[in-house]
Amino acid sequence: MAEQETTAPVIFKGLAGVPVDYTAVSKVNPETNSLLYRGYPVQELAASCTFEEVAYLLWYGELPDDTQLAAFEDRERALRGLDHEVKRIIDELPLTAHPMDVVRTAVSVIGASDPATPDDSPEANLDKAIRLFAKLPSIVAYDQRRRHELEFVEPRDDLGYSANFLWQAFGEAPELEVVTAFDVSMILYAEHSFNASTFTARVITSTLSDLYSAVTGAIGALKGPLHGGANEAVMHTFDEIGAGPGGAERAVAWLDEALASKRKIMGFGHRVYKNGDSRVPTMRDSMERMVEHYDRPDLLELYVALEQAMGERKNIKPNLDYPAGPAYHLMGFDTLTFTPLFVASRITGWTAHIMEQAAANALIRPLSVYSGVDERHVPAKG
Ligand SMILES: CC(=O)SCCNC(=O)CCNC(=O)[C@H](O)C(C)(C)COP(=O)(O)OP(=O)(O)OC[C@H]1O[C@@H](n2cnc3c(N)ncnc32)[C@H](O)[C@@H]1OP(=O)(O)O
Ligand SMILES: O=C([O-])CC(=O)C(=O)O
Repeated sequence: MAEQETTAPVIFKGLAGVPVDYTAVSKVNPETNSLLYRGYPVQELAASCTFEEVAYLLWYGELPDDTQLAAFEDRERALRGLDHEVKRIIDELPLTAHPMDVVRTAVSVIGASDPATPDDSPEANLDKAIRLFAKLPSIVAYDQRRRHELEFVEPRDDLGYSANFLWQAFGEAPELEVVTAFDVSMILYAEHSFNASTFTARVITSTLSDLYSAVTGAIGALKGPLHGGANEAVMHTFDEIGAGPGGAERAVAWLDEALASKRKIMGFGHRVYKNGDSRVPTMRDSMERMVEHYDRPDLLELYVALEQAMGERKNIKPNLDYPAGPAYHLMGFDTLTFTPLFVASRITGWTAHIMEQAAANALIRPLSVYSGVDERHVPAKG
């Protein structure tokens, strides 16, 4: 097909509503408001599985049996540490760097130092995926701690993924309730079909580039506030309104003003779900557990007031970032760390898609319709 069409072409701005390929990794169904990972409802996985089991499922296509899980956990635990070189390069970045830039750089450094980077066999790609999965908690925790002038906390191989993540972030043995809520958030964030960052990863993979490059690009796409950056932005909204006495009334006034000035309200709306995000009830439940655990009913009041007002004014429902933001805040993460937490989870989905793309590749290269000036010619000089 020619780049410039003669009949008026149909443009699918933002590729909205356009299926571009098959995937067996997950199914997002807005009609039934459901999300399946490899066929399993995400709510069932969140209720019965650990994040490690879900990661295994996304990569291997089946839940692990006990022997497979034990071997997988051993492999992940052995890879949790950070090389001196990665820490050194992180240390050279300014403390003002956004943590997403730090995470993106750290992944780049790991890729640049891995002799297996050019090997795009399924086995090598799975190795790289597990390596990044194991190291991301160290990277994210290291950066949060360095911004607070705290030392790196070495990983512990006697703890599961989420308990160790919290241990490395805060240097204290985490409470079971917090570990469970955090683990649920990791499971819910893990995978969501052809979202912008996953699609970015697939585009990069489609050129036969390497897995680390695809992940680095995906991190860049996730950073934006219309995508993963929204969990951070939700907390800025809460800070702007201010929890505490009168918070609910302030939320309504804040929303009216924000809508009047045509602001997008972060944590609300979704490209695919138009009637609510399938993951929100499960994440809200975890957030409410954290509200009880840390005794912060004021935060829940603010959450409910803004959600209600947004429903009344615009009939737009929250997405996963809306309950995840305050949940991470209550757990003690600083706001800038929220989107890197999303990276630590989505590394599983991204890499499952990278491997799927590589296994049945076609270069992703859509068409554009030229809308610039008509052909013209450089005037003769002299
Ligand atoms: C994990 C995730 O990545 S989930 C998404 C996280 N992102 C956010 O929370 C950012 C806020 N939300 C948004 O900007 C949007 O809802 C998106 C980008 C997620 C989806 O956008 P799209 O599918 O392109 O929908 P679109 O932007 O066309 O919205 C349709 C209408 O609803 C309005 N709308 C949608 N979301 C919002 C919102 N959060 N605040 C205010 N208005 C909104 C739009 O302004 C538009 O109104 P109009 O028809 O009067 O112009
Ligand atoms: O699917 C999307 O467009 C965004 C999203 O919810 C996700 O990536 O989890």
